[in-house]
Amino acid sequence: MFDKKSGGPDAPLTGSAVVSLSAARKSYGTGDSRVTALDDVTLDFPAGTFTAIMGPSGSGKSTLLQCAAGLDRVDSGRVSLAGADPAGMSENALTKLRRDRIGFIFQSFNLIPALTARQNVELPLKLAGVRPDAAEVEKVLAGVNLTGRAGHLPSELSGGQQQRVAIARALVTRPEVLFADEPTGALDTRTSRDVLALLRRIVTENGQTIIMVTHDPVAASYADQVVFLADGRVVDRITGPTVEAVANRMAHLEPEDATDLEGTPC
Ligand SMILES: Nc1ncnc2c1ncn2[C@@H]1O[C@H](COP(=O)(O)OP(=O)(O)OP(=O)(O)O)[C@@H](O)[C@H]1O
Repeated sequence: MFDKKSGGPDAPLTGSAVVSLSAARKSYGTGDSRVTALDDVTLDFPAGTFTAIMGPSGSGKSTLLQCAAGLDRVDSGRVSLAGADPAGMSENALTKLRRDRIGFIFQSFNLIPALTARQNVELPLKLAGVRPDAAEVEKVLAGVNLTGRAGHLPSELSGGQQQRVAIARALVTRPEVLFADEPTGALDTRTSRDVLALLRRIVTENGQTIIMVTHDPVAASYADQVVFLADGRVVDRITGPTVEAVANRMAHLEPEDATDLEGTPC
């Protein structure tokens, strides 16, 4: 678990990092079409905290999430993911690490349409060769308030219910870290709040860690800290964010504002 250091609202979160990046760089393309998506990013994500990643379109948020989650590799620098270094791992070992210790939630839910909610939730266990424990699966479904919907297909569920199935599916392996890419992007305001409150509870009550990319200051306000990116660099951080503080920072987030916080733990 983490402490908020004394010393003001924007003091960095402390605690042992479950995910970290150190001088991480990532580019796409070559020559004139080369784009630097991550430019010397150093960040710590303490265990048991909820971080929102924000920034203008193209600032590197998804790239950061993909590299931190071991779905993509950095060109240079280091990533530490649940105590492992993805750079030194084979694809098989990395797949196992992601399957056993990491959860993913996407904007588009990514449920299997032909499987019921319960079967979707059981899937990660089956893929890991583990026989699903029915009571455990029911408990996870109850935890996201889906008891009674377990036998429904995704097409028979609302968007919010589908996202809660996706969250249950991500939680069923009890991952240390949940990566969420715009998890409320396809949901209406009220449903978004329900999903965000659920994510907040996962961190506060279970001590799991969430790293979430979002464009929405309301979503970011549910986090313990917000990290702002611009042009692939970390340019600011707010601890204990309010909607107003996040919206205000986003409104003023221009490349010339960039203050390099390289090396600052958060
Ligand atoms: N596979 C790729 N090939 C080439 N360029 C890419 C690729 N993926 C990302 N980029 C470029 O890298 C930069 C960062 O992209 P990224 O998707 O990480 O930004 P983002 O902040 O998540 O954007 P958005 O908010 O629009 O989703 C952008 O300039 C993007 O065009």
